[in-house]
Amino acid sequence: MAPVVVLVGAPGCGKTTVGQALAAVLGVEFRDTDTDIEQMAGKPIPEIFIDEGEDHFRALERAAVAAALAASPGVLALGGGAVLAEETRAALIGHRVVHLSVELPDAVKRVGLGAGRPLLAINPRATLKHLMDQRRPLYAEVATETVVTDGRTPAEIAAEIAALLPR
Ligand SMILES: Nc1ncnc2c1ncn2[C@@H]1O[C@H](COP(=O)(O)OP(=O)(O)O)[C@@H](O)[C@H]1O
Ligand SMILES: O=C(O)C1=C[C@@H](OP(=O)(O)O)[C@@H](O)[C@H](O)C1
Ligand SMILES: [Mg+2]
Repeated sequence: MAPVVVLVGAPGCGKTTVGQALAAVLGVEFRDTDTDIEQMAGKPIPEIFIDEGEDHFRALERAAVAAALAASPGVLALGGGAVLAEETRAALIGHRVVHLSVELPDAVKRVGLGAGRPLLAINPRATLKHLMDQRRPLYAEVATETVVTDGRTPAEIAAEIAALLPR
């Protein structure tokens, strides 16, 4: 069985928060590849970046996504940069992939000072804008549906995704 829904999108779009809410509504397991990576590495993501660097983090992330897709949780949230890997974009083909879209103002409000997100540790607004510009085509490439999150609550967004699913 494939995951019911895989969530992708920029940091702060709400993959982790909406994913948990959606899994609760559907009564299925929730999994987040960032949590899996932290378990694999035995340390938090910022420490992986500091100790081993981004390339190592991305290698762990590719492995975490492949393992999570194979394990078929009900709802799977990816990290915002997971779609950078061609291998991961290919692995997502055939899955229901929902892009949680967010524009810069809401994303900036939600990530705050970037705590826990090492890529956003310096100048979060400018970095987020750059990341979002670079990744927008990749989210569009992998997504089977897009759900707008700006100005909406996680519960509203989870309900909209649940309504997309076959019953
Ligand atoms: N729709 C939303 N409206 C307001 N705040 C949100 C919304 N979705 C997420 N948040 C908040 O934004 C922050 C980032 O959410 P998170 O789920 O970690 O995003 P992601 O996993 O996509 O980076 C969290 O503090 C979360 O509570
Ligand atoms: O955008 C990125 O490259 C990253 C996003 C983070 O996940 P969220 O998108 O859940 O914040 C996390 O995987 C890591 O800090 C790198
Ligand atoms: Mg997350």
